[in-house]
Amino acid sequence: MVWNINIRVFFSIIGLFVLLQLVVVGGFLYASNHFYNQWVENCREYQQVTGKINKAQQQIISRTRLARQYAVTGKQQYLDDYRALVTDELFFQLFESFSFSDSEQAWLNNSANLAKQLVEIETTVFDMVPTSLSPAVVQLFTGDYYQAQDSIARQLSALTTSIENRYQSKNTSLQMMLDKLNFYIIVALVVFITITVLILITMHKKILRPISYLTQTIETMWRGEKLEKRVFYKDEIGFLARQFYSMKDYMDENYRDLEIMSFQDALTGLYNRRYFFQAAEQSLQTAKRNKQQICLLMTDLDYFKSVNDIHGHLVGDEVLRHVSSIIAGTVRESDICARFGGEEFIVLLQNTVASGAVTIAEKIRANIENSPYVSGDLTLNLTISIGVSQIGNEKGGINMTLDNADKALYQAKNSGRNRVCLI
Ligand SMILES: Nc1nc2c(ncn2[C@@H]2O[C@H](COP(=O)(O)OP(=O)(O)OP(=O)(O)O)[C@@H](O)[C@H]2O)c(=O)[nH]1
Repeated sequence: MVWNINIRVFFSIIGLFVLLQLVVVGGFLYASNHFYNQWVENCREYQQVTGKINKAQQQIISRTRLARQYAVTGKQQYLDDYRALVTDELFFQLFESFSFSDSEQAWLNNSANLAKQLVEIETTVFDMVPTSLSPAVVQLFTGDYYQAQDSIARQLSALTTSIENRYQSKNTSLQMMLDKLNFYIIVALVVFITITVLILITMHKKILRPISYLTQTIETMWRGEKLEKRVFYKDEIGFLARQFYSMKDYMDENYRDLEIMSFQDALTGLYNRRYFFQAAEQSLQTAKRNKQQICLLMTDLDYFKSVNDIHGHLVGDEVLRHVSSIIAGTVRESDICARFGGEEFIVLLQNTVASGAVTIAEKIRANIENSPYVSGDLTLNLTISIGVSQIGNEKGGINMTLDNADKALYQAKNSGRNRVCLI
């Protein structure tokens, strides 16, 4: 499936996605931390309250023991120690610091009342000590006293168990919440990682790969090599690529125009002198390799000056175009025709021996003689002189041959014009 992305929309989605990740994971972590703190707080509270209940119970046990010892021995020290234990205050602290359920509150109230009953019995006994230190006094500690003591122990134990159960169930539900949250965090992470991987794959496919392809394209262009293929996308990268390819085409076209202009004669459309030398050198190398002959024709219109003088330069230019098309139309396409300067044209004949070159030169001469320039009422009969030379094996190469062709042309001019001479 081919689909194109809008890069701005794509990055906005990524931004929103990252925000979503932060909110979701942050929210989960916050909730998890909150539940964990609650769990710790519950444990602390549980320790505190059960600690207080245990302490109250211990105090009651210690106090009753001291009360009995005082009743039996009458020693003041036991009474002093007894009074140092303030059980009521402990119960009072429990009421204040903690919120109990109704049943727990009832157990606590009962325990407090029973503790008061114990104190009343103990006070009665103490009033009789030390005068009536007898088994009868000690007898007062039986019955209601021990029942009250047992009942306190039972009530406080029930209270402790109830609190323990309550906290246990609270923490169990907290633990379940934490487990659930951990599960959600893992699921969210898996989803986010999957989406992130998909985003990375998309980024690679839709953004990085096209950019890297464009970079390679630019490198290929810099190396001057041909572009094998062009890739188009409909998104911003595609737009960039299209602009780039348009720019490249425009530059190529301009370059081609410049190239043509650099080796073409503007008036006649033939090659110019600069290109001629370049092409002649190459032809010479090829001919040497293939053991072929090359000939040069140096041509010059006869009495062309008078054409300009009588009919003007514009007609002169038209005549030059007329002559150039006759020359180019007479020789083979593989031959190189160039305007050498002014009304001088030069032709390089590939794979041609001197006799063949003379024949072609003769053909050009005859064609020009037989094709007058006609424009409206104006008819101009034209003739041309041609010097022919063959590129030999001597060291001079093209320049020497040109020289020879020039000399041959000079001969043709001097011997009456409208003729072909060979050197
Ligand atoms: N119209 C036109 N004339 C040109 C151009 N280049 C050179 N000429 C003219 O070509 C003429 C060359 O004349 P010459 O070669 O001196 O003499 P000619 O009249 O051709 O006589 P011969 O060559 O001796 O037969 C000059 O009048 C130049 O001004 C051109 O591009 N356009």
